[in-house]
Amino acid sequence: MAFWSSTSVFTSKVPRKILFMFTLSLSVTYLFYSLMSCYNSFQFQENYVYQGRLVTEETTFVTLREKLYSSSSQVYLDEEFIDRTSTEQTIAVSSVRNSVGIDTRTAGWARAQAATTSSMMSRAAAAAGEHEHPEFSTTDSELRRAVNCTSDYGVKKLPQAIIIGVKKGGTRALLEALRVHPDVRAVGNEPHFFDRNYERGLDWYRELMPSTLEGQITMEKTPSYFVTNSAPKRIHSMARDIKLIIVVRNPVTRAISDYTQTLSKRPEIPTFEVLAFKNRTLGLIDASWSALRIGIYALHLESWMQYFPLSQMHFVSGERLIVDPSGEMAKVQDFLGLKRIVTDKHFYFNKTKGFPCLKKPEDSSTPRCLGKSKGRTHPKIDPDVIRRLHKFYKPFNMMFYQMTGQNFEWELEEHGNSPGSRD
Ligand SMILES: Nc1ncnc2c1ncn2[C@@H]1O[C@H](COP(=O)(O)OS(=O)(=O)O)[C@@H](OP(=O)(O)O)[C@H]1O
Repeated sequence: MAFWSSTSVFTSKVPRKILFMFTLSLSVTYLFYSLMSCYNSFQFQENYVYQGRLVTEETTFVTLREKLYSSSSQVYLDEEFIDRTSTEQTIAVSSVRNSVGIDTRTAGWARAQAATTSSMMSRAAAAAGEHEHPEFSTTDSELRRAVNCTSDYGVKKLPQAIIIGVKKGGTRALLEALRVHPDVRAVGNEPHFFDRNYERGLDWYRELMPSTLEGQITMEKTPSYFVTNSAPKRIHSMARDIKLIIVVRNPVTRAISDYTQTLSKRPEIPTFEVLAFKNRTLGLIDASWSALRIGIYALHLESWMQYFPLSQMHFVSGERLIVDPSGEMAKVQDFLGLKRIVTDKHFYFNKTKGFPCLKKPEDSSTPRCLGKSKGRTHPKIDPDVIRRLHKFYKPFNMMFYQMTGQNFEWELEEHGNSPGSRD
């Protein structure tokens, strides 16, 4: 009562004009704050609307990732496999840094990307000797901050697809081409989990994987799995629905490639011709020599078929991967359920290297060829030995074509007219 009576006293004593002015100023202030908060929510929405669609935070990341990847570069992890001078590496590191800092609206995604590429970055930067360019310093420090505070973006998952073989088939070239795809994240080195490190357990294996965002596939490659007896069962018990990729190459050329690699490390080993035979006069081939045994693909495939249907396996022709990389990549992307993003635009043929290499983004002319351990010059092998090996493999190859339903035409190579034939 007292309150009401004092209010009425107040209104009766204050002139009506002052009361009107007071009310008006209150209304204007209210209107001003309403407009301000509307503006903020417009700004907020801008982050979440992309191409006229209102999307969730996660899908925005995916879409922007696609957008950003179409114009940015990725750094290769493994110096052993990649031909790159330290200057080239510096440029590559810088271009990744640039791409990360290009747009504040993509900063969220960039931080996530930075987290998954942080180890990559530090290794590549270390390899490059951390040559700092003053003009990149702002971007560098922004990236470092981003890397430091976002290492928990994404989750580490067990692989959903593995390149299981074959050694010297072209597995590195395939993996590096796949890594261009924005929806593929792969571990750079070969984990050798299912053959050498199985006792370390699945948690150890998962920890090796890069973090992935929703919609990205985790991958690894270890070519020795294909010839490891215990690998099919072990992989099956980890993930029965896993996708398996096998890059196969003419077993004769593959054997020579394998031998060339060993020879480069141990020049004192006997000649290929000596190692290939138990008894050369009798024409008795030594199929227990690993360089030859690996090429009996039908034999190894049999043990995989006991655990996995063919629909979960994809065979890549190592020969076609050299002469038509985008054609083989289209099939691999289809198999993995990925959009065909890696196409002929991503490759060019490097005459010096004699192989297709990955193109650099438009803002750089640095090529991305595989390293010196890929595409070595093979020693000249006695043509008679080559002929005998072709004969040895022929029935196994036929069996392999039947099992896979694909003809890899390695018999044409005997006459030197097969695609990708190099011996
Ligand atoms: N783009 C490109 N660049 C370089 N090399 C290429 C490429 N595509 C396929 N190849 C062939 O890949 C062969 C090596 O195979 P892998 O990567 O599977 O080898 S390894 O098992 O990982 O050591 C390697 O074998 P060699 O030529 O005997 O060295 C190449 O012939």
